[in-house]
Amino acid sequence: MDMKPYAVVEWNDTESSAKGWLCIFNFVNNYSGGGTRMHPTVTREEVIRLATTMGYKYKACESTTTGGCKGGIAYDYKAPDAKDVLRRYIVAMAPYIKAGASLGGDLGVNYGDVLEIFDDLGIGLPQTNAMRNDPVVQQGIKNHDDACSLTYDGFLMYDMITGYGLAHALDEAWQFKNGKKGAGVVIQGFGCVGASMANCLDKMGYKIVGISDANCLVSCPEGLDVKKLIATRKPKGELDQAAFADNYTVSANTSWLDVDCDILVPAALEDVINKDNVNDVKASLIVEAANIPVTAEADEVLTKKGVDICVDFVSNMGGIRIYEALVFGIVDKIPEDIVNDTTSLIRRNTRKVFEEAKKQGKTQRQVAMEIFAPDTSDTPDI
Ligand SMILES: NC(=O)c1ccc[n+]([C@@H]2O[C@H](COP(=O)([O-])OP(=O)(O)OC[C@H]3O[C@@H](n4cnc5c(N)ncnc54)[C@H](O)[C@@H]3O)[C@@H](O)[C@H]2O)c1
Repeated sequence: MDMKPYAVVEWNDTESSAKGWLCIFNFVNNYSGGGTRMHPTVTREEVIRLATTMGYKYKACESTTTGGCKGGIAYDYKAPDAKDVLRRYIVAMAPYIKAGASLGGDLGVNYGDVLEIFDDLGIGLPQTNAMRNDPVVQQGIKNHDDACSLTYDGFLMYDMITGYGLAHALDEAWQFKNGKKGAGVVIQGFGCVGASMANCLDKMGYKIVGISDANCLVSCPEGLDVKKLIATRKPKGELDQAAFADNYTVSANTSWLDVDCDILVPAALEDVINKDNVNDVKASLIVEAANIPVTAEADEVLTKKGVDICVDFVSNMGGIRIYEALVFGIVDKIPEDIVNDTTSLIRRNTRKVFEEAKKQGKTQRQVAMEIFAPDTSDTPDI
């Protein structure tokens, strides 16, 4: 039987048109974790799909302490009252958060804002009674709090770890495919994930030939100056078009699949590769930085085309791994150790999935869903 989400909670804001949901896919050891997203297009269905992905993601992250959940708010994350809406959403969901649903940041929601609101409400970092009585976890929570202000390569660690993990997944898969050196990469999205991933890939010697954000697509076959684009980046992950070089081409962000590339990285929204545009995919490898960026219909077409996929929950789990590793005492708060812990786990899992897929004649997604099938839910901590 297909596993169903354990609980779905709906909320209507009394002071704006915002609507929101919390889906707890599963509790493991009475605990569940996942980000909170804010975007006008968020739906109940999307939050359930994202929470389900989180259930798989915690398994891929080798967690024995946490299941998957997701928060979603249908509202414009750029609206002046976006943070007030977030606060009211968190107040509404506080009973579930206090009972072990640990929410973080996601598209349109900054993790720092979530933690600030938790602190204001006296929640602190959400935890179960067992966690409160465990000295290792209490030390881990202190380490986590300290790690929130740690930086690595000029990024806050919580902002870079997912992107760096993804860059390592990409590199492991590309090596498995015997791909050429200096392969061309197009990235959709230049927020926490897209920008840090671009930085890591640039350092590894990949050529970033196209980047899109909410406003435009910028491309250059010779490669974009990633460092400059990061240094000039505006809030909310927006490119500064004034910083573009003369040989860059600027076009509509919807034309991101037109750019010739070896590897494609959707790092913004869900369902962006779908039946309407899947035949425009030129790359031989897709790395799912965003959650659920490829629809089921597009997946079938990509399988027929022989396009390989680094599956979202295997590759983009850096953000939850760092939380798990710190809070549950798997690593100390040393930036090098944290990055090595996450990137080496993601490399191991990526290789395992690619090898098994080849051996069994299945897609990477089929194999990953078998290897990392989530546990049946237990209960909240009451
Ligand atoms: N932040 C994390 O640790 C993390 C972890 C796992 C998965 N993800 C997923 O990665 C994706 C990006 O997350 P983030 O934290 O970087 O978000 P973010 O809010 O920091 O950045 C989002 C980026 O997407 C761009 N964007 C928005 N609409 C777009 C469009 N139509 N076309 C092209 N670009 C567009 C924005 O301009 C911005 O550059 C989300 O799907 C999120 O669920 C994030």
